[in-house]
Amino acid sequence: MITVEEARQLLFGLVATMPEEQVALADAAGRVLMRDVKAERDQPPFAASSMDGYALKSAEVERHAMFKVIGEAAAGQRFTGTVGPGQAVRIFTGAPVPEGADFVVIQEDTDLRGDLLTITEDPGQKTNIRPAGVDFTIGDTVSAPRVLSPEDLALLAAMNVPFVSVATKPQIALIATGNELVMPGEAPGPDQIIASNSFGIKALLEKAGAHVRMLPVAQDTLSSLETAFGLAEGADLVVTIGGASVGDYDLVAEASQRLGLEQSFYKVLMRPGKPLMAGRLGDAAMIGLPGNPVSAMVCGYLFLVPLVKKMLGIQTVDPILHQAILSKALPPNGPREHYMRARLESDGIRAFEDQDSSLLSVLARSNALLMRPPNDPARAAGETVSYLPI
Ligand SMILES: Nc1nc2c(c(=O)[nH]1)N[C@H]1C(S)=C(S)[C@@H](COP(=O)(O)OP(=O)(O)OC[C@H]3O[C@@H](n4cnc5c(N)ncnc54)[C@H](O)[C@@H]3O)O[C@H]1N2
Ligand code: MOO
Repeated sequence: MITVEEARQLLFGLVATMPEEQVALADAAGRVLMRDVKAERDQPPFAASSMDGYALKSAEVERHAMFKVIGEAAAGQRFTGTVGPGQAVRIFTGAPVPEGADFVVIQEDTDLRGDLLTITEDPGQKTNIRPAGVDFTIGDTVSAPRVLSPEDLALLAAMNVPFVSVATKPQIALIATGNELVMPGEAPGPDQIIASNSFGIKALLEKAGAHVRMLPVAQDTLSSLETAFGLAEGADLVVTIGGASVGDYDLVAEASQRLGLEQSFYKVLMRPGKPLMAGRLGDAAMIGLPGNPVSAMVCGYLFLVPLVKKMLGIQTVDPILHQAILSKALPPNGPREHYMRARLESDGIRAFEDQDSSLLSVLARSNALLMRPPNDPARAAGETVSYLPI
């Protein structure tokens, strides 16, 4: 069996970086920028007032000094004249500072009678002027690759960039398999349960930046599975859930092999998630997740999310483990890397008592996967352990 890290590297070898597409800035949130973007202008494009007040000469600023107000500068409408000695221009926040002025006295520090302005308080040293280009100047770069954040989008808009080149979203077809499964809202037979994994996995993949098509549940027959694979046509990645183990009805491997799967690996030295399989199926990569709900989700965090990031051209894709103090002792670990459902609180991290891989209620209460290396000895409370935040 291969390790989690080896499996991830093999998976990365099954996919290529997605091609780029142009999208409008308003549609670019969370997308991965593929080309550096340069500012088309300076911001602000002129020295601008940061306050409402009066623009005048700093050399003349002192308490009780008097000025004649000769005009107005508003945001969007500059004062076209020049401020001379003893003169002031009424100015508003965001307005260009007029020629001849290098100081803005805030209006709270003044008194105005007709067009006669008096400085009534000490205005201090701050000029209340934002120099041209103080935010950014022409040619300043927003570098790729990056996941476009709300802040990035605001900055790009200020740079006057209406469209950006982003990675096309990977198209993922999701196939839940099993005679026992019905969709939420349907009436299950006495031996049936509700397909749950697909919803968790879909959400995980979409959050990572993929577009997901949830296909109808495939029955545990070769023909039903082949039909499902047919419906997945056009996907960049096909993800199956269940049917990956060794039971008589675990037919995903056989069905995909009949369709020409070039298998990359089967089984990983991890817990849960051991019966993971992967390969190339025609033009798509294929991953077969184990059916147990928690196993599938753990594999989602460890393999699917990094894989989608890789396809999107993101540079740091491996899950980043953090450290925490154990608040409850742990028994020794077996030979597989163990991702224990756990809760991180202010007093440290503790694994849930019941680690059965069918327990979605435990997973939903977890906020971390506590990672035990293979053959890790027993750990006492107070020792440091690694975890993946979820
Ligand atoms: N003799 C052995 N038996 C099993 C082994 C093994 O090594 N030897 N491995 C166990 C492990 S570990 C896992 S994990 C499971 C994985 O099995 P499959 O991938 O074949 O999954 P299924 O048998 O189809 O389902 C397992 C379990 O999960 C439920 N399930 C499946 N799909 C969904 C879904 N979309 N939503 C909700 N629940 C789902 C299914 O009903 C089963 O209860 O195999 C062990 N067996
Ligand atoms: O390896 Mo399985 O994924 O324990 O439930």
